[in-house]
Amino acid sequence: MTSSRPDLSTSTATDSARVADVVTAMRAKRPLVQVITNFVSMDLAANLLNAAGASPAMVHDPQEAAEFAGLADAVVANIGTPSPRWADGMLAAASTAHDRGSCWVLDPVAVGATGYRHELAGRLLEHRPTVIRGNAGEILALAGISGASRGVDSAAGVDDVADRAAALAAELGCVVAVTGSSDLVTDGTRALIIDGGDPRAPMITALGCAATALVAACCAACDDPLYGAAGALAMITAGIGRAGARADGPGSLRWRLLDELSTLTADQVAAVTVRS
Ligand SMILES: Nc1ncnc2c1ncn2[C@@H]1O[C@H](COP(=O)(O)OP(=O)(O)O)[C@@H](O)[C@H]1O
Ligand SMILES: Cc1ncsc1CCOP(=O)(O)O
Ligand SMILES: [Mg+2]
Repeated sequence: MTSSRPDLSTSTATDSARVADVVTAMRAKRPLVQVITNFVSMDLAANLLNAAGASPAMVHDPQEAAEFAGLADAVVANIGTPSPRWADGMLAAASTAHDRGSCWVLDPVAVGATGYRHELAGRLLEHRPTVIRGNAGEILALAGISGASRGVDSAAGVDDVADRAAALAAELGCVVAVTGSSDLVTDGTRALIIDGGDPRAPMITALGCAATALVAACCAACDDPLYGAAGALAMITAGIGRAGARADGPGSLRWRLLDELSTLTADQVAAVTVRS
């Protein structure tokens, strides 16, 4: 695998404006997102998509997953609580999304933890995701570097993974979105970094999974998945920054985030620092 670190030195108003435009487009489209996700994250992912302006549907069984993917504007495959039947549903939906040219997003939760997750992620990657969204430990695990996670949590930072994320994106022909105290989105040649948010964000269980679902929604409304993914992550950064100003802890941060997302303006998203 080659290592190609993108140049992240400049900051432009154009990037912020493009990211804000993604949010406007997503709300205008109100994309139908098929979210095949883990049991922990279903409630937050559905509520976060609704608050942000998308339409979630949790449809996972292999009896109907491919058929539904034929209707959906985007698909999420999240391996957080995998089992053979759910895996079959994810594979079928990802295959359909790929074949019809719609966006699908992989969340490789704790991919380095067990052989089963590793093998399932490998089978899903054969269906060529549009975006992979994970924390730094998960992206390192996909790049073949073990030991950077503790269960579903990352033991590495986004700075530790920039080179590997770009190389992985180039190798797989997709966008890689790495979240953490800053978020990095890269397609191997271009990169955007989003700064801000609230340091208590990791205390909201399944916020990363919900972010993945919003990435799918925004990519469904945007021709360029680099900006689609950045739009979703900037939306969460703006929402959680505003929520955090009044939250007392992770409980109120969570519900305040949903409230903020439902009223967030494009200008508030454009105010998020986006570096390229
Ligand atoms: N230390 C932090 N400061 C601010 N925001 C954070 C921090 N850590 C994570 N986030 C935000 O929380 C969301 C979930 O990211 P992350 O915790 O990395 O995912 P995961 O839950 O999959 O491990 C992202 O929007 C990310 O920007
Ligand atoms: C705690 C937990 N266990 C299995 S999946 C899951 C949720 C992980 O969510 P996130 O990756 O967004 O922290
Ligand atoms: Mg996660």
